[in-house]
Formats: sequence, structure tokens, C-alpha cells
Amino acid sequence: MITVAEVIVDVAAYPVDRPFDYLVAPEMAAIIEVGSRVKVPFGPRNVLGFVVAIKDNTDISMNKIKPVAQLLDIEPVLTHEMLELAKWLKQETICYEIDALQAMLPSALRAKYEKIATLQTEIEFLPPALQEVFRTSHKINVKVFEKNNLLNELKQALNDKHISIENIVKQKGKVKEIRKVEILDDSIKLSEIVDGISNRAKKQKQLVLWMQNHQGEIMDPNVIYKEAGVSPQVLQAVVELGAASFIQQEVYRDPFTKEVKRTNFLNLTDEQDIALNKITAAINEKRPETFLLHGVTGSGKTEIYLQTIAKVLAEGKEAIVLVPEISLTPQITERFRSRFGELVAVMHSGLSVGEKYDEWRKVHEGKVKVVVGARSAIFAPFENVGVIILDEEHESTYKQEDSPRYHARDVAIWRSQYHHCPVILGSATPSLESFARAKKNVYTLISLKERALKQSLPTVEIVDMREELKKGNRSMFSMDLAESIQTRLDRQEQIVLFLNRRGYSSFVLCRDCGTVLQCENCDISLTYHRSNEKCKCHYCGYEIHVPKTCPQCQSDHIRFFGTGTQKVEEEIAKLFPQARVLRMDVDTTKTKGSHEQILEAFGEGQADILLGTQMIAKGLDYPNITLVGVLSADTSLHLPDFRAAEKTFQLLTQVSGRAGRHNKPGEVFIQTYTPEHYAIELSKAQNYEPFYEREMHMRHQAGYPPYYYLALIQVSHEDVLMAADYAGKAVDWLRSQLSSNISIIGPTASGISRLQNRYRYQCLIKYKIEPELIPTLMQLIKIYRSDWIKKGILLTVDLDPTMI
Ligand SMILES: Nc1ncnc2c1ncn2[C@@H]1O[C@H](COP(=O)(O)OP(=O)(O)OP(=O)(O)O)[C@@H](O)[C@H]1O
Ligand SMILES: [Zn+2]
Ligand SMILES: [Zn+2]
Repeated sequence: MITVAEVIVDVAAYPVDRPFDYLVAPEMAAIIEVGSRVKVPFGPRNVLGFVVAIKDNTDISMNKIKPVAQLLDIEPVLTHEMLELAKWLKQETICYEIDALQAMLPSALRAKYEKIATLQTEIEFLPPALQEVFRTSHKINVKVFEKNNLLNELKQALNDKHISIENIVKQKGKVKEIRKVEILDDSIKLSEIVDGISNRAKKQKQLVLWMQNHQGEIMDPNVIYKEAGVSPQVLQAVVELGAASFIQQEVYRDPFTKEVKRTNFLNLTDEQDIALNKITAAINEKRPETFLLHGVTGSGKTEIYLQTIAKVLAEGKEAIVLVPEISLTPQITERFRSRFGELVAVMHSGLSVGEKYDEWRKVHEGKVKVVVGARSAIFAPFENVGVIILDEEHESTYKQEDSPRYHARDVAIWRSQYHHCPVILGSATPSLESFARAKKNVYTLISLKERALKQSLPTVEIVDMREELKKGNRSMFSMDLAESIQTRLDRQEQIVLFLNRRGYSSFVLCRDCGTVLQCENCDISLTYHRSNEKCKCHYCGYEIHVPKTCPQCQSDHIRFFGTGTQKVEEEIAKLFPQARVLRMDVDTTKTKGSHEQILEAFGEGQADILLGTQMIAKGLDYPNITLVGVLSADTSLHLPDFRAAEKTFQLLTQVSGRAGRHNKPGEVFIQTYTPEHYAIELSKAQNYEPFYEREMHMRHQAGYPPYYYLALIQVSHEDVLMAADYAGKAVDWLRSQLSSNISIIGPTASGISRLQNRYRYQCLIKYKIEPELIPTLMQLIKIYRSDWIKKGILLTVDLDPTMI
């Protein structure tokens, strides 16, 4: 009998996305499992793959089938559920199955290849510079040649067939181990050793005598040196005598920097209680029900999450909590850790690769029961999930922008059906899609209309900045806001100032000829960074020093424009010299833990004003904040994004919600140049539903979601004509296949028409329900993968694009 593994291989751009059969050697057959990673030969090289099935037959003839080269995991890294989910994602998002599988694992377990140059002839045939390198070993990492500027010589040697270059799969994901000392657990033996030590070796004797009181213990060597008063040499000698041994112990890197105080459950308000009961009923009845928990800011949604999780844990099940990356603040994670302590793992992009891997392992090995994390934590490999929670469900960061282009909400609902458990989507400002589904009873709506402590919502004033200008006020602060800041400073209350930076950046402009500094590779202006006087492209990383003169007209009237947080900080210093300010933006939160430190300092009252960007809009819960000022409400309104109004409304509501959450009442000022826009006008009342009605009407008229579905097809090439040509071909082909109920807009140049030196064209498909669409798009992808790709075309399909 033979054993055959079906393997999904890590080869992108193969026209057919299917598993390949590999023969499993008899000695491997007993240990290989579905869900394990393997190395398999594919064409001329070895690649990483995932075993998706094991069988005892194959259609491939025995002289053609290749063997599995190496088994990388004795214990599978992917569960059956994950393999199923990958198949679904492949259909749902039109991606390669391998992309879906890789997305589920921490990067430490994903494929990493190293290029290795291997000597194929006598070393004397090589030029001297290469000889020197190959003398140490016949297999050398290509990086070494890169570093020593020998790539040209290497290329030549390759052409002459003196060397070969292979891709070697490198297995990352090292378990961290530390060295410990295990003391012998045998009193008779220890006594014998003591007796055997000569009196001249006093220190050795002293150590073994000490060990007699610590029989069988596993200890840190440093502790032994200190407590027994001996040197490492003495310990080494005693180990050689057999009184103890060195062992390697696995440890988890601990990303938590400080201890957390335990907190207890709060007595729920009536509204919270009703909500919890509804959710608990679904848990008890094992119903995969999706709840939309719509609660005003400060209504105590988090407390409901916590008590739901407690119920789930009591049933012996696990919980997944997703939080948008940006609001994954220490304050939020602490609220979970303070209730569930060591049972919580945290996953977010701030962790190192090793830390992420360790947090994942805690889940995989069943050491924790709760995961709090950003988008990709939705793939936490729990096997008995009791609830899945998405906090701030409206956040666009829940949608992944690269393949697989999944939305965490959809994956959550899929997993809830697999595990027969509820999903909770929580928000003070739900996405239009979710609220519309709740209205149609696809989701169950639960509303929290009051704040947890019955505090009133803050009062909101809209300030028309055009009027301020007319009155001669050219500052960034309106009279009203400035006055209110002064009052808080006098009363020693705290202030949050929010600078809306979405869709906004500082740029460098020549005042004489109007030239704006552009990226060399992208059709986009460079963003000015004051801290190092550089201009940087946020898409490709290109950066230059700010030139002293205009590159077009040589004028020296070159200035940067835009109100950055640093500029606001300077103005605060002028207007309120006594105010203590903490600034939180990309520049001040670069180093690990800085986020935490700033918030902690503010929480402890070390500053009067917290000035920041999007980062401070969510999650903050400090009792002494009584004033929120939004300096520039409009910037996010004018983006070429059909969700611009929705996002602006959400942001304004969220940031306003930071004020007056405890016993002191709150006040909010929203400064704007377009006070008449409904997204701003309606944020005054902080009432979601009127905004929802209004925005739904707009979407209906324009034919956008949730009334229509969207699919975005993007085609790029280094040559502008090729990009346009193939975008046209894609559109023609789609028109010939799809019914006339579907509208296809385009091809047109994309919003950013050139990115990283590639020209981009796109077409947008609007449709209602169209069973033919996915199969047709799959067909298009197949044409692309088998033909167009060879001509340098890149084509992507995004179902449910967030930005168009
Ligand atoms: N039942 C309760 N009794 C007393 N205090 C409560 C109760 N529920 C919540 N709180 C407190 O009310 C405050 C707001 O609660 P929480 O942060 O959970 O609200 P939220 O709905 O998540 O808010 P947001 O959406 O604005 O982040 C917190 O300080 C919380 O400790
Ligand atoms: Zn100029
Ligand atoms: Zn660029």
C-alpha cells in the first residue's frame, strides 16, 4: 500500500489552483497529518506546502510522482476548520488557496526562502574574489555576495555553470528556550557526591550541600550563583559530578510589560442586562446568531463583552475579541487581562515576530482561552469557540487590502456557523451595511441608548471657521474653543484636541510656480516630515531631503503646507503657555511602549491637553476629560470615497464620545468650513439613525452599497499603453459574459494612476444578485494567470472594495 499526500504548494501565479499529489515515504507515513507543513519539489526547486488530504491512491504514475522532501511539523499547524475556511475564502475573495492558508498562520510559520549558491566545479575555476567566499563552504547564502558587491561575478559564474542557485525553504519560528539547572532528585546519590569531593574543593562541597535542600528543583543558574554563593565554574564542575544537569526550557516571550490589577464584574444596568440575556440565550442554545450591539459612546459595551466571555469560559469554551489595530490600546487589552488574567493572549502588529508566534502557540496549545487582537486574530486556532466579538465593527481596518481580501466580519460569521456560537458586532456608529442587515432582521439588533452611569452625552457645538476668518481670527482655534480651553485649564480638567488627518497630508509647494513635490515612482505628492526635514512617499517609501530651491523654477520660495500636530503644538504653546501638552501621532509613537506611556501619563494627570490624530479617537476612557475639540472636521469629507460622509460622521461621534464619560459633564467643539454638510450637522445630535436614513438615501441614489454590491478590477503594467489595453480587454471580456443587469464602469485610470512605477487602470462592477459573477471572475483570473501574467500584467479582483 502507498501513502499519498495532497499538497497545496506555495507557488503563486499558477493558472490552476489545486492540490498536487506527492508520495509519502513509509517512515513518514505514520507521522504525517493533514494540516502539517511540508517541503516538496516543484519544478526545479523545493517549496513550502500544506498537506490538505492523505489518501492511498493517485492518478499519477509511480515513475512520475515525486516524494515529499521533508515534513516540517510533527503536529499539524492548521486545523480541519482552517482548511475548510481556506477553501471558502478562495471562492469568496477569489484568491489562491495558499494565500488563504498563509494568512491564517503567524509570519514565523510562513514560507521564507533563502537563495543559496552552491559550487558545482573545482574552486580554481572561479575568479579569486569568489574563491575566497567559497573556501569556507560550498553552499553560501546569496546575501553574502550581495553584501560584498560580488553579484556580477556570481552572475557570470552562474552563466558559466560553475555554480547553481537554489531556493531553500527556511524554517523560521524558533521556540525560545532558556538554560536551566535541574538538581538531582536522589538524596543518596547527592550524599555520595558530597563524600567524594575532596576537601580542597570547598566551594563544590558547599554547592552540593546547598543542593541537598533543593532536591529535584529546576532553577535559573543565576539564582544558584547568588543563593549558594558560587561561581559558574563551580556549578559546571558539580554538574560534571552528576549532582545536577543543564536543561533547555521552553518559554514564551512576554509582550506584557507590566502587571495588571484584577477587577471584578460590575452590576449591569437594565439595558446591559437585557443585552447579556439575549446573547447568553444564543450561547446556551448553540445558535450561530449575529448580534449588532448598537450602543452610544460610554454605554458599557465592553462590560457586556466581558460578562459574555465569562459565561463562555464557564462552559469550557473560548472567545475571540477583535479590536481595530489603532484602538488596540493598552487600556483596552488591560480591561480583558484584568478580568481573565493569564487566560488572555494579545495579537497585534506591535509585537515582534517571535512574540506573535508565542501568542499564537499559546492559543494552538490551548494555554489561553481568550484572544484579543487585530484583524488577523480572527484566525485564532481555537477548536471550541463560544463567542466572537468585533468591537467598533464599522472600522475599515477589518477589511484586508491584499490577497486574501477578506473582511473579518464575514470570517467571524463563517466561524460562528462552524462552531454554533454567536457573533457580537459592537459599535456606537455601525456601518451602513450592518445596520441595514439588522433592520432586515438578518442580524439581531440590541440597542443601548443610555450611558452606563446615566451621564448625559456631551453637548456639541459646531463652529463655522469661515465666520472666524471674517472676524479676523486667523488662528487654528476659534474664539469659543480657545475660551473653553482656558476654562478647563483653570479648573484643572483635561482636554482632548483632535486633528483629523484622514485624507490629509502636509505637502511642499513652490509659491512661485505652484509645483508640488511628487514621488518619482508614484503619481502622488510627497508628505512632508518636519522631524527630519524630509519628504516621503507613503506608498513606496521613496524619500528626499526638502530641497532648498524649487526643482522646476529654482525659486527659493519653497514652503510646506498643512497643519500637522507639531504646528498645533506650537500654537498651543503661544496661546496657552501654562498648558502641559502630550502629543500622540505617528512621530511620537514610533518606539515600542510609547503609546502606552503617553496614555498612562495623561491618565495620571501629568498633562492638561492630549493632542492627537485618529489614534486618540477611540477607546479612551478617562474621567477627567471634559472638553473635546475637533480642529478640522472637513478634511476627511472630500476624499474620493463613497464612504467619506459615513467615515466622517463616525469619527466625529467617536471622538466626541471621549468627553464627560464619568461624573463631570462634557462639552465638544467641532470646527469646520462646511457646517452645512449633513455628516457634520447631524453629528451635533450624536444620533445615529437620522444620519443612517440620510446616508442610505444618498447611497440609493448613487447606486452604492448596501443597495448594490461592488467589485473592483485593477490592472497594472509598467507601460501605460499595456495597462490601458489589457484593462480594456478585461472589460470587453466581462461585457461579453455578464448579463445586462450588471453595470460595468470603466476602464478608467485609477485614483492613484501610477504606483511604484506601474500604471494602473480599473473597472468597477455594480451588481445586485448575480450568481454568474464569481464563476466569470474566476474565468477571467484563469485567463490572466495562464497568459496575461507572462506579459507583465498584474490583475487583481477585490469584491467589496473599501476605497475606490
Ligand atoms: N454596569 C456598569 N456599572 C458601572 N459602570 C459601568 C458599567 N458598565 C460600564 N461602566 C463604566 O462606564 C464606562 C464606559 O463603558 P465602556 O467603555 O464599556 O463603554 P463603551 O460602550 O465600550 O464605550 P465606547 O464605544 O465609547 O468605547 C467605563 O468606565 C465603564 O467602566
Ligand atoms: Zn517653482
Ligand atoms: Zn512612491
